[in-house]
Amino acid sequence: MNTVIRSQLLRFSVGRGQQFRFSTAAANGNDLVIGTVDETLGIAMLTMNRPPANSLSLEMNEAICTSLKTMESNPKIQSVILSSSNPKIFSAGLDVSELVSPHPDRLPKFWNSLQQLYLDLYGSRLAVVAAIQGHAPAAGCFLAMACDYRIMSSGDIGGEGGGDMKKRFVPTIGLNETQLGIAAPPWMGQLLVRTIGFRQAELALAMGTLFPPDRALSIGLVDAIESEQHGAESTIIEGLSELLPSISKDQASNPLMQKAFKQATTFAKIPPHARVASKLVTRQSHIHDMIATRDEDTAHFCGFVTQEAVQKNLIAYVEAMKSKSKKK
Ligand SMILES: CCCCCCCCCCC/C=C/C(=O)SCCNC(=O)CCNC(=O)[C@H](O)C(C)(C)COP(=O)(O)OP(=O)(O)OC[C@H]1O[C@@H](n2cnc3c(N)ncnc32)[C@H](O)[C@@H]1OP(=O)(O)O
Repeated sequence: MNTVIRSQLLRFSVGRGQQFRFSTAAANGNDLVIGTVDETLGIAMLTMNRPPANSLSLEMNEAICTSLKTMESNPKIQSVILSSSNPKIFSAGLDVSELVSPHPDRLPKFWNSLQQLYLDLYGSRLAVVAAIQGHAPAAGCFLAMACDYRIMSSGDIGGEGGGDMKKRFVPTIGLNETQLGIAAPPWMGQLLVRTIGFRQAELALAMGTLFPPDRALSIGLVDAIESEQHGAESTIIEGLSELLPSISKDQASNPLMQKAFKQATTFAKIPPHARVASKLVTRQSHIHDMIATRDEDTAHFCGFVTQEAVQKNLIAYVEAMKSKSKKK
């Protein structure tokens, strides 16, 4: 028998056997993230589901944190796959509409929710595997970097145009803020330094580079790349289909999702106390540094975004984004 427990933020649906599913609902009733949990395997899946681009709004940040915390509170769960319901966009970074003509009370709350997302994800006791099927610019890249392992699509998914003129889809990843005329906050920039090393990060930050999958792999921004050509049905691996939320069921034969599932399984088998302790060795001091400068960071962000010149640029940027999408 299925039991559904409803609360304002979380909806749990207790399904067959050991498997639990839950969704975190937005103010408009849509599920911003969908979580599934398999206690037998010790694995969870957190699927970002905020169309059109999984951009990070205040509510989206909170929804990811709430889901992660719920999964963490289950002692049987050791690893989680972070994925997207959009096959071409992992996350487009910050929701730019949060930044245009912001309400003075909401803006610091928004930034705090992003800081919290960093603290919760980077410091999670769970091993988090990012399944990066599509683009991950700016804060989308940050989200992936805060995980423990990154697998990116090689981009040979379908294509557009058809026939010989078929255009290849090539996702990109990187902290491209400087290309937008802004700088990533120190904790985000430092995360890049810790991920790809000082010199590569220095260059990438200065240039605002968005890396295609092969380059991202060669500098260590991602740990693996994988084709998304769906395999034959016989290659479906046991357990993955049940873990995928209903909106992503077709991903069961996707090699990228399969690789993410295998990696999450591997993490789940490592003695948890040793794995968590070793994670703290490399991450704890950075988390403490961020907490120590959190208020200063918020004040700096709010002061910067509300400047007249920055607002003017932002309005122009959002308009350009909308008109690009309309022209499609
Ligand atoms: C200029 C920012 C100033 C910020 C000042 C604060 C300084 C602090 C710095 C903090 C560090 C982090 C910064 C960020 O993350 S800023 C956001 C950066 N992200 C982007 O600029 C990405 C923009 N989007 C894209 O490049 C493409 O959308 C993408 C490559 C991701 C996908 O391309 P595709 O062609 O597949 O899709 P479309 O471009 O047609 O987009 C589809 C719809 O999604 C909407 N969209 C896209 N990105 C965002 C976003 N970041 N926020 C809100 N909405 C977004 C887009 O408008 C389309 O919507 P419609 O179909 O409804 O028009």
